[in-house]
Amino acid sequence: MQTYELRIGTRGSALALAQAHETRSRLMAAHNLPEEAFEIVVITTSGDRILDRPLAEAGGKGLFTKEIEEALLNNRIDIAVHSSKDMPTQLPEGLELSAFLEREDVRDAFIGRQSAILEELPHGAVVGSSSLRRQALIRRIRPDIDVVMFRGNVQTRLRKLDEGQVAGTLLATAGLRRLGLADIITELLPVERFPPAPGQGAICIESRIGDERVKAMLAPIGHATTAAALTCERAFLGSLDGSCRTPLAGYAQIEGDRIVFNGMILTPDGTEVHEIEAEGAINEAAALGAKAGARIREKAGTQFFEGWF
Ligand SMILES: NCc1[nH]cc(CCC(=O)O)c1CC(=O)O
Repeated sequence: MQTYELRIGTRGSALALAQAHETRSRLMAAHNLPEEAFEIVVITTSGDRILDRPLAEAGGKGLFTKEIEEALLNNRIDIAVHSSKDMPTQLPEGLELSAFLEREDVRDAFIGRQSAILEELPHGAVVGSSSLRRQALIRRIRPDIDVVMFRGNVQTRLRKLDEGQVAGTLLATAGLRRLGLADIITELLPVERFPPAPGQGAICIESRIGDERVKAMLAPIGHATTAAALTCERAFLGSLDGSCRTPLAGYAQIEGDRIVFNGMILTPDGTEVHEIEAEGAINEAAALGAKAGARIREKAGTQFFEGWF
C-alpha cells in the first residue's frame, strides 16, 4: 500500500486542480519530497453540481466546501486546498484555515468582445456575471448595461462570448493566471472602482485543528502578510454576517507593519454605496476588519440590509 506524506483534497474544476498542484509543488520544494509523496484526492461538491441558479440562491458559500470538509473530518484527506474567496467565515468545528499562500493579483479582469474596455461598451450592452458584487459594481458605473446571470466554467463563458450571447464578462485575474489564460483579459479593472471580494486571489489551506504534523508541514509555505490581510477581510465579512446576498467588497493591503483596509457595500442596483477605510497594526487584523464591518453597518443603517430580501 502506498503511504503518502499528505493527502490533498480538492474540487475537480480546472482552477481547483491548478491550485492543488501549486500547493503540492510548494510542499515538494519546501520538504524536498517527490510528487509521489502527495495524493491528490478529487471531491465533487454540491456547488459543482448546481449550475442553473445563482449560488446565493442555492444556499451560498458552504456549497463548495461541505463534502471536502467532511473528508477532512473523516480523515480521508489531510489538507483541503481552496480559493479563500469561496470559504465561509464560519468553519465546521474541528477545522481551521492553517495556511494562506502568497496572494496573486487581486483585481477583477474584464474580457470584452464589442469593446476591450468595460466603460466603453455600447449603450445597453449585455455583460454576464453571477457575482452580486460585480453585478452591482457594473451597474454603479454603467446603469444602462444589462447585467445577466452567467455561470459555468471559463470555457463555457468564452463560448458564450464567442457566440455573441454577451459583450463581456468579469473574472478574477488570479484564476485566469492560474489557468494560463491571462491572455484573454482585455482590461484589468482598478481596485478603486472594482474593489475585490474578501479573499480574492489567495489560496488557503484548511486542516484539522490539533494536527500538529500537518501544521508543521504547512508552516514553510504559508505567507504571513497574506494571512494578516485575509484575517482582516474575513473578519469584515463575518461581522456583516457573511450574507452572500449583500453585494460587498473588502480589501486589506499591508504596508510594513500596518494594514490599510477598504470595505464597500452596495445595493444590487448599485445606486446606494457605502464605503469604509480603516487602518491599524498588522497584529490586530481581525479586530480591524470586525470594526470596519460594524462601522459600515452603522453608516448604512438597518434598512439598507432589509431592503431587497
Ligand atoms: N467563485 C468562484 C471563484 N473562486 C475563486 C475564483 C478566482 C480565483 C481567486 O479569486 O483566487 C473564482 C472565479 C472568479 O471569480 O473568476
